[in-house]
Amino acid sequence: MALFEARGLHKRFGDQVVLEEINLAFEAGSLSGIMGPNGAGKTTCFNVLTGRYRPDRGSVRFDGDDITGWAPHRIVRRGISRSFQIMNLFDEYSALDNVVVALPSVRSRSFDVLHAIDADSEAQDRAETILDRVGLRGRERVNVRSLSYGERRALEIGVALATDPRLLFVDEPTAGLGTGATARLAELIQELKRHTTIVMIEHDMRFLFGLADRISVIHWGQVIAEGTPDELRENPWVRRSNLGGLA
Ligand SMILES: Nc1ncnc2c1ncn2[C@@H]1O[C@H](COP(=O)(O)OP(=O)(O)OP(=O)(O)O)[C@@H](O)[C@H]1O
Repeated sequence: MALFEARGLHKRFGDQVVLEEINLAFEAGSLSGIMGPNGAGKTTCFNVLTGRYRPDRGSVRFDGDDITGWAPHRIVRRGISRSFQIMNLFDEYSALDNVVVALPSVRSRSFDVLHAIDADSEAQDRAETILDRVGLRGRERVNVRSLSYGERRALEIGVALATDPRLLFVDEPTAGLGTGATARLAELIQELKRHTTIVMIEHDMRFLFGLADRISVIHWGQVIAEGTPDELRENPWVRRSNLGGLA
């Protein structure tokens, strides 16, 4: 049985049907890709899968639990984390502080978190381990605004890892990155994949096809194709899309 399963998801905004009968399954230990044209409904799908929007119909199951309609923080506590397409970092704080404040042990405190950070060596050690994992060793004390764009992307993933998720959703990690930073990010995700189940929306086909075990194509709010990268290379829709240059 899949670690995560969505069945018959529908979502509409006013008159606009954005998701229509979405079925998806993600296996433990795999990296699943989601691709599709702009406006196809991919981010909305992530929003429904991670609790930001409640589906109008359908169900979402994770590791044996029906999590449909659960609030985002409850879903995070259950073991699902998400890194956003739009960066979500505190620019005026260091890379380390951004991870420390995302740690569950720190977030659960009711007193002034930032004053407590310096004194909490356990939280700092944990955050340093995470920063090491996302390739930011040596950059712990650097303010976020002084990090390169690629480093900020890596830090975003580090923040998402602070809750020690079993399943990590990543929305367009290569957006805005140049060739070198994209290659470094591919190495990072390849490494993360060894310990964490990952679902990734991505427009960069070369990047996605190089990393994913399975890919789902979403178009007009529906899953129109699904398979391994090799299977999808043969798919007529994929061949007609900008993936043509990949083959
Ligand atoms: N909160 C919202 N209220 C109203 N309409 C929305 C909302 N969120 C998304 N939409 C609409 O749903 C459609 C799908 O958007 P979505 O962002 O899910 O697409 P996408 O496939 O992620 O696109 P992109 O690749 O450009 O990020 C769009 O027409 C968008 O305008």
